[in-house]
Amino acid sequence: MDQSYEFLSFVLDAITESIVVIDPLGEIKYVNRSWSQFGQSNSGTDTSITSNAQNACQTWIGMNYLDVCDNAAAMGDEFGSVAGKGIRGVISEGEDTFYFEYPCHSPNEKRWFTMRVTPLHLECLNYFVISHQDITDRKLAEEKVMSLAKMDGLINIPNRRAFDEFLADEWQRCTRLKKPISLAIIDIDHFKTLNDTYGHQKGDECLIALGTLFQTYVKRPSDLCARYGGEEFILVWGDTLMSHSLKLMNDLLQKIDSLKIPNSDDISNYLTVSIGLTEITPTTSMSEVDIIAQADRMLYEAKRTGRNKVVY
Ligand SMILES: Nc1nc2c(ncn2[C@@H]2O[C@H](COP(=O)(O)OP(=O)(O)OP(=O)(O)O)[C@@H](O)[C@H]2O)c(=O)[nH]1
Repeated sequence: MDQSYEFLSFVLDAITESIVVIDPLGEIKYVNRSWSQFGQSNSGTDTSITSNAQNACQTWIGMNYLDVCDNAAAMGDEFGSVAGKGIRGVISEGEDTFYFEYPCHSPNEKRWFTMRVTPLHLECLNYFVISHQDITDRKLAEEKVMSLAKMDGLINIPNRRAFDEFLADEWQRCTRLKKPISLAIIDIDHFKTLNDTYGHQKGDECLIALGTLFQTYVKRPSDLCARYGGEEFILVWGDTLMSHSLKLMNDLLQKIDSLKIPNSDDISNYLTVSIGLTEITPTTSMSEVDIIAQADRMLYEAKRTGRNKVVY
């Protein structure tokens, strides 16, 4: 029993990896149970190579796996194209193995799989074992880590890293479309005094309250508000003229005034902020560093000339 075909077939059907064996022309010679079930569960709606495989044929043996990849590629599935090229690399160019990870999302859930192709030489014939493994749990955990790495832990808004990536994308988009970008850097005035007077805990609460308020001034997918440093925040609005962003920032100054957060300093008895605001229509000869530097200069001017204002 141990060595029998039946026994080995049970073993292959028991494993969770989905296995397909093809010949050098791509014709499927064997599939295990996991592959059949995987194919069935993918019928219809998504565009992955496996679901396309299922659409193309219900019975696997005799089907051509390379054709399935090519058909999927022709339908615009880039993973079909990568898979086809990778498998051919192992078949014709003698590569030892081919491995890649691909998304295979359905309308209801996100899923990812690996594909590994390995040559198998058996009784003077060449075969190729293609195994697929579900790596959804790992990918979801990676996505979570990635998104946490882009959030500020205290205020729960995007952090500087997220902002830098966002601005780079928005800069490119507005360069292409020749649209203006508005950008504001907001720095809390005499925040050290607030910390020293009321304690760090109160300081934290104040940062959370202000960060949450700043966020209400970004509404579109092309806008973002982030914590840029300790008590410094940054707001960007894609495709926005300063005439509009200036109104927003003046409104913000009034809102902060009405919050009446105690902070006795040389300006008032309440907490205030200074804002450097600028607008640039980016061109290929500039970089996003220019708009930040410009807003930073405006912020410096706001601080130098008395704080509690927008300089633009
Ligand atoms: N509570 C709290 N304080 C912070 C945090 N990050 C930075 N700070 C404080 O922010 C203060 C910034 O001080 P300064 O750079 O001197 O600036 P400032 O007192 O606001 O003075 P100006 O910017 O010149 O108006 C320091 O006391 C930091 O400890 C934080 O996460 N929580």
